[in-house]
Amino acid sequence: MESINNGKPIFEAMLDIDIAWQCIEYYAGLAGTLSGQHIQLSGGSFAYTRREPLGVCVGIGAWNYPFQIACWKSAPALACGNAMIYKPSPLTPVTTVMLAEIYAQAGVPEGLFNVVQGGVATGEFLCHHPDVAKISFTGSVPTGSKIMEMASKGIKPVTLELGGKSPLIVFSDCDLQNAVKGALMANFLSQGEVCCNGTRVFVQRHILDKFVQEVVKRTQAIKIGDPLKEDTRMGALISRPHFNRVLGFVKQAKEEGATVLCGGEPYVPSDPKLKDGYYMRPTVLGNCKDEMTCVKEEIFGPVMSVLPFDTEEEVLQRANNTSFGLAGGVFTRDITRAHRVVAALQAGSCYINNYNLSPIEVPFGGYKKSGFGRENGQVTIEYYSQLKTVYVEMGDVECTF
Ligand SMILES: NC(=O)c1ccc[n+]([C@@H]2O[C@H](COP(=O)([O-])OP(=O)(O)OC[C@H]3O[C@@H](n4cnc5c(N)ncnc54)[C@H](O)[C@@H]3O)[C@@H](O)[C@H]2O)c1
Ligand SMILES: CCCCC=O
Repeated sequence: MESINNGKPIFEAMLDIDIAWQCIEYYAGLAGTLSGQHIQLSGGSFAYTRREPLGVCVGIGAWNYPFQIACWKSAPALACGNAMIYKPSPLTPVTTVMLAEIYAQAGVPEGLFNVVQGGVATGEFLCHHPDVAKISFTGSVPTGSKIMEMASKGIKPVTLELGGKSPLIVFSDCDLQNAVKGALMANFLSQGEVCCNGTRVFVQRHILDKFVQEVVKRTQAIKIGDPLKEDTRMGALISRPHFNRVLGFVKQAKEEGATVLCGGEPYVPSDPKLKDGYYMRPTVLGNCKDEMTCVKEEIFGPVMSVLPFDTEEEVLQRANNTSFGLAGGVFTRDITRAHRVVAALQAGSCYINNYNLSPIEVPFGGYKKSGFGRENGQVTIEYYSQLKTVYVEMGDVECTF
């Protein structure tokens, strides 16, 4: 159903669902561990802290991981004792309703997790509603900015998981095959519609030709087509306007001087029932420059830009020269360099010698315009609860008056 909902290959949708149930199990386990602190004070008095729910939380999701995003928000929210009203993207309305049914079947009390369908007006209504205590949003930077503005009216905390244009840095001392596989994983999952994708692939000049040759060969071998077939590895983009937008980025890249090394055009499957689908050949762009639109803007499609570099200092400056800061990665065999580079990257989620893994135990979220707050991991408890401190007097009141 998630594959039909979104257009991604069923192989990937199954992995999304695995991550989703792992998320629910993880936070169900953490629910029993929520605890406060005991602070001993002078004269026998003491204080303690309690972690309490916020109330009704609103979740607003994007269309690229509909079921998974709903779980990443609802599982920690419910584990902390909140209720959640969830609004999926109108482009992918189906599977979050199934999540509500699953919660109900598992014994979640009626009304604790609610799905409300709609678009901008519904989202704005929820954000402005006085009974809403918190908003957790996943989507684009412009919408994230509006969410923050609306939340500010009611002094409501927000979690913002926004877009990105992340760098993947490949040094010439890397394991080349792993770096090539990493670059594919960083660009072509879910038709490239992944927020943390490493779409700016910086390759040290010495290995550029070999790297590009391997990446292009493997990209051309990606099986595109019917999302419901087990061996499909790239399905359909989300909508006609988005499909046209992604192709428009490729056209503009060519006009600005980039070279299409492979892909860059629609793919028409041989099956007549799929012929009007939004299928696109995965694309690798060469001859890219930092100032090109394809290198600066989030494309949110299967388009990788390859950029040569010479030195570590230079690549770090270029990698960080963006208003986004969601993710970043480095491939190198030099352990000292690996840690030095990720420490210098201005990004919330960094990878050394891999890319685009998101285990539920590990916090995920951005720096800069990619947002703030975190999803996954223990830290997310802090974003769905509030801390009460209680002072306990064990002696007499010392009165100044
Ligand atoms: N950082 C992350 O975890 C993450 C994950 C997935 C997607 N994304 C980002 O999401 C974007 C793509 O998703 P999209 O096109 O659905 O984003 P979007 O911002 O257009 O919409 C996201 C959600 O917000 C709702 N919405 C739109 N305007 C609203 C408003 N004024 N008030 C309240 N709600 C409103 C939409 O209906 C939808 O449910 C990309 O930029 C991508 O990088 C980020
Ligand atoms: C829920 C998965 C988020 C990854 C970015 O798109």
